[in-house]
Amino acid sequence: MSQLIDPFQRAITYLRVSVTDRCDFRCVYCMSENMTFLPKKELLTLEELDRLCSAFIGMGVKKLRITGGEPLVRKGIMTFFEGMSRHLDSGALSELTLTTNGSQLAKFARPLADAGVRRINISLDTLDEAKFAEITRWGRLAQVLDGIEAAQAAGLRVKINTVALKGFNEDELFTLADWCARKDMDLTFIEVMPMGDIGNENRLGQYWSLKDLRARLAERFTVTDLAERTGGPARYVRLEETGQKIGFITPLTHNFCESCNRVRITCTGEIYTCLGQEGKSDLRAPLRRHPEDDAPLQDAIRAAIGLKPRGHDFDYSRQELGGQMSRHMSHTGG
Ligand SMILES: Nc1nc2c(ncn2[C@@H]2O[C@H](COP(=O)(O)OP(=O)(O)OP(=O)(O)O)[C@@H](O)[C@H]2O)c(=O)[nH]1
Ligand SMILES: C[S@@+](CC[C@H](N)C(=O)[O-])C[C@H]1O[C@@H](n2cnc3c(N)ncnc32)[C@H](O)[C@@H]1O
Ligand code: SF4
Ligand code: SF4
Repeated sequence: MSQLIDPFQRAITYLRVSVTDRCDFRCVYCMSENMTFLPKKELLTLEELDRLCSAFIGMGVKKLRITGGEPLVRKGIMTFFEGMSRHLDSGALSELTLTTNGSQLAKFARPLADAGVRRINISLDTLDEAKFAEITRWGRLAQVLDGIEAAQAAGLRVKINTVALKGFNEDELFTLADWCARKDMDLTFIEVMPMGDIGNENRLGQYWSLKDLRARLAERFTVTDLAERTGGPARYVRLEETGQKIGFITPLTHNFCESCNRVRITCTGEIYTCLGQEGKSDLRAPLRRHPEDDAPLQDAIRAAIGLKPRGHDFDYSRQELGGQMSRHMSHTGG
């Protein structure tokens, strides 16, 4: 089966799958407090998710990241992970991983490791209990810290993802960096993106440019750019004094679209070929209409990739939001 190549000659080898739009947290930059979630019948079943992911793997996808909403609150999700491990065993897939808020890891870290997951990304924006409760609205810091411990005890490599938020975690920059270094965890900062209506919150107010964050780091450390790439959007620096590596995901101040290798699937089986554009195609219909034949599904996947745009149009530069997306980050999984 030939590779998936988009109109800009980028090979699509990375699939991100949102397995649920639900979550046990309500992070202020991601969701409003009273979100309406999809009825269950709209969701792809675990069998359908398996068939869809397997089709992509058959078309050259090597890296599969499960996300959400919170992927670990989807009922029966371990069955799906266990099913995907056959593609690791066969060598068709090189990485099976997930992005999680960590709340359920005390229970799931070990089974995930048993299914072949080697590394996970855990989102954490603060180490202060009260601030954690404020930013996640419904989360408890202790539960996530237990989850992180369980993940490391199960042998999983952990990367912490921290959304850089003005006036919120600016003062924790060094605390977070030290904590990750001590625990031998990677750390990546993300710029807040204009995704979805989040109620009364103001994203322009939340936006903290990673250029500023980097300058702040440079006040205390010698910061060296690294050429290294992991196939993701992050760019890395090393703090010379400690040797620690820190990642930056900067969709607003730096555009990494030219090397984009990924597409996203929602929990209802829509494919979004760019995080920062509205374009989507339906894969659920060909999936359901032809339960025994993958050819129509493969045709639909190819047609969708043929429409992948060059990049996003996010823009905060005019003191107003440009390129604002109507859908929430939890819809496509970030
Ligand atoms: N604009 C944009 N942002 C992205 C893209 N991929 C990831 N991000 C942002 O980076 C965040 C963290 O991504 P992760 O889920 O950790 O995945 P990753 O950065 O691909 O992970 P690695 O495998 O560790 O490189 C996402 O939630 C998004 O906010 C992308 O293609 N475009
Ligand atoms: C949507 S969540 C889904 C997975 C899981 N619930 C979690 O929090 O890791 C994936 C990532 O998106 C990030 N995110 C959510 N909304 C964002 C926004 N508006 N801008 C930038 N990152 C955002 C979160 O911090 C998290 O790291
Ligand atoms: S960022 Fe993740 S944990 Fe927070 S509300 Fe969104 S989906 Fe849930
Ligand atoms: S914004 Fe779109 S094109 Fe750019 S890296 Fe993200 S998904 Fe790829």
